[in-house]
Amino acid sequence: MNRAQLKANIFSKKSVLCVGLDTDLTKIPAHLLKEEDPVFAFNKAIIDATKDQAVSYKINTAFYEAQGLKGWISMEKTLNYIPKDIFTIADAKRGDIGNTSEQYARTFFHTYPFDSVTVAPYMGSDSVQPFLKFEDKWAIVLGLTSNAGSADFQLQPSGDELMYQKVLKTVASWGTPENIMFVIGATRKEQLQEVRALLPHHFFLVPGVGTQGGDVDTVCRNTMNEDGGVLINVSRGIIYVANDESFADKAHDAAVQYQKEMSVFF
Ligand SMILES: O=C(O)c1cc(=O)[nH]c(=O)n1[C@@H]1O[C@H](COP(=O)(O)O)[C@@H](O)[C@H]1O
Repeated sequence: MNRAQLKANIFSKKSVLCVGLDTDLTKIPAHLLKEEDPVFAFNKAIIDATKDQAVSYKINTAFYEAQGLKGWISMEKTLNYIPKDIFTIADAKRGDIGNTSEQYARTFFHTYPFDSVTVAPYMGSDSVQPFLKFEDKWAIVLGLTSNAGSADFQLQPSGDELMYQKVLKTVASWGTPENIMFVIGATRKEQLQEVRALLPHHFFLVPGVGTQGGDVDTVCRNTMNEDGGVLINVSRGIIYVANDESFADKAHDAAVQYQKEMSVFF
């Protein structure tokens, strides 16, 4: 999906909501466990319940890979089920020497045709470049993450700036705002405005709203740009609001509430 298509969807839904499909067999309602593919049954119900509010779905591959072959099959079925006008993210956090990154890019752009994949930039330009060679596909590079451990390296000085600032500026120079996005954690409230000033045109994937303590209002106020410019991910705060037969209705209600908070920024 290209930027114009993503923008059009954001403006028509007045939403920057990305629903995170972090589907954990130990957390899904018991009545689904008798299904042939409980993970897909759960995801299908969540997608049906949230597709009018969501402009993106993020499949966190860890939850699927942990199930072995069955998990990869559930992931593929889920990807195929997502409506084609909704932006898809393989949250796989890949990145390796060039020829290996090429295989990761083939995996998540070709074999499983996602629109984007999350990428760790620690190995540098040749580890990220292979993800930038596919038309209308995106690398979503870790910039300033939402976890406490982001202070260990990302917030440390590097010359006269901080490490994450160097990462954002350097990685941005390897591609364009049409093929690179950055992960910026919603929990890093003090840095949001400064990050947007540093990169006025890039899209940010912003996780950390809900369970991790970030909020929609702060993120939208400080980071939205002329194209929307953000995808705010909520995983547990939507998919696990209820753990009984009402789970999809409750997920719908949560998605509607998040979309309502976002709509005032359009
Ligand atoms: O790359 C990510 O998506 C990510 C980066 C980050 O800094 N923090 C973060 O929480 N995530 C992911 O975003 C999701 C957040 O989930 P919830 O806290 O349940 O909404 C999980 O899939 C995390 O793996």
